[in-house]
Amino acid sequence: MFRRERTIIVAVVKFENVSKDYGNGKKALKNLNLEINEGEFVTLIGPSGCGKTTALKLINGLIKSSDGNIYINNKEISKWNQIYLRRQIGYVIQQVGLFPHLNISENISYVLKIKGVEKVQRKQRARELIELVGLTKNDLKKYPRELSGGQQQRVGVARALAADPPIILMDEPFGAIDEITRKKLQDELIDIHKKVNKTIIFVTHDIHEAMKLGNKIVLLKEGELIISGSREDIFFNQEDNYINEFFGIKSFTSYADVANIKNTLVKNYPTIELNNVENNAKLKFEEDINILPVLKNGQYIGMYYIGKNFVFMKENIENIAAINQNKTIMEALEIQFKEGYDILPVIDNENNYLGVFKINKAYNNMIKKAN
Ligand SMILES: Nc1ncnc2c1ncn2[C@@H]1O[C@H](COP(=O)(O)OP(=O)(O)OP(=O)(O)O)[C@@H](O)[C@H]1O
Repeated sequence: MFRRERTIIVAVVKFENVSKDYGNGKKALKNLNLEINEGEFVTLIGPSGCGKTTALKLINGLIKSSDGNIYINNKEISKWNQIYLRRQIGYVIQQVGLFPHLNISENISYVLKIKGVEKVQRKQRARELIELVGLTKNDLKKYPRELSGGQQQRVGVARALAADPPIILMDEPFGAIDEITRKKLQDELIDIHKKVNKTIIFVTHDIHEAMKLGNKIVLLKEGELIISGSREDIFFNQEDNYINEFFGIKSFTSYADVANIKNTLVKNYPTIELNNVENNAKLKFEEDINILPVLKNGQYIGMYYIGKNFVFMKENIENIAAINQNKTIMEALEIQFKEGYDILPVIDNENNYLGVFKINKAYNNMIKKAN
C-alpha cells in the first residue's frame, strides 16, 4: 500500500554541530550537538550569555545558524515552510506580550484566528485552556491590565498551547514572578506537561527550577554544551569540577526536593523471606549490613537486625514503616534524621517490596559537595 508521508511534527529537535556567530567575533554557540526527544521536558541552564536564548531562537527559525544543521522531526529546518513551522511551535517569554486591547479569551485564541478557526471553536478552546492553566472562565472577559503578573504569565502559557503545537519553547517565563507564585506556576506546568505530553524546552537561570522541571537538564557554558542528562546524571556527577561548581550545594536540596526515591532505588540489597528459613541460613552478609527487610510473598513485613551469629527468629522482626516509592529523597532523609535508619525499605501502593533507599549515598554526596 502507498503510504502518505506524515506532515505532522512529532517534536524531535536535533542540533548537529551547530554554531552561531552574530558577526561580532564571538561565537554564541560552538559546535552544539543535542537531541531532544518527543515529550521531553528539557531545561537549558548556564551563566548569562552562554547561548540559551540563541538555541531557542534557532529552533523556531527566528535566526539562522552559521554552521551545522538543525533538524525538526528529522527534516532540516530550512526545508520546512517557515510559517507552518512557527505555528507548530509555541513560544512563551518573560515579558508575556499579551495584546492590551484584546480580552483574555481573544489573546489566548489569537493564533487560531490567524489560522482561520471559527469563532465558536476559538472560544471553546479558550475556555478549555483557561482552566488548564489555573484561571477561571470569569477571567476570559478581562483585559491583561486587570490581571497580576503571575496570572498574565498563565495566559501566556495558555496562548502557547492554543494551537496544540507539539513543541513549546519557554524563555525564562517565570523570571520576573515572586517566589511563591513561581513555585505554583512550576507545579502547574509539570501537571500540564503530564496532561498534554508536549516537548517543552525551557530556559532558566535558576538551578532549582532547572532541576525541578527538567527530565533532561542541559548545561551550557560560553556556547558549549557541558552536560546533557537526567537529574541523577547531574547530581551524582563526581568528576567534572565545572558541573559541581555550577550546581553546587543548591543542587542537592533541589534534587532531593523533587527526585523520587525510585530513581535511586537499590534493588539488589539482600532480604529475608519469612517462609524460607532454609534459604535465609545461606545468606552471606557483608560486614556493613546489619539490618534486612523481611518479606512474605513479595510484600514488606518488617525489618530484622542481624548479629554475627545469624539465627533468624520471627519474633524479632521490628515493625518499621517502609516508604512509598513516590516520595522524594528529601522526605526519606527527614525520616532518617528522625529515626536514625541507615536504609529505608521502599514499597509501592500495594505494599510490594521494591528495594531499599540507601540514604548515605545521597547524603555523602551532599557533604562532598558542601566542602
Ligand atoms: N542579536 C545579537 N547580536 C549580537 N550578539 C548577540 C545577539 N544576541 C545574542 N548575542 C550574544 O550572543 C551570546 C549569547 O546570547 P544569548 O542571549 O543566547 O545568551 P543567554 O544564555 O540566553 O543569556 P541570558 O541568560 O543573559 O539571557 C552573548 O554573548 C550575546 O551577547
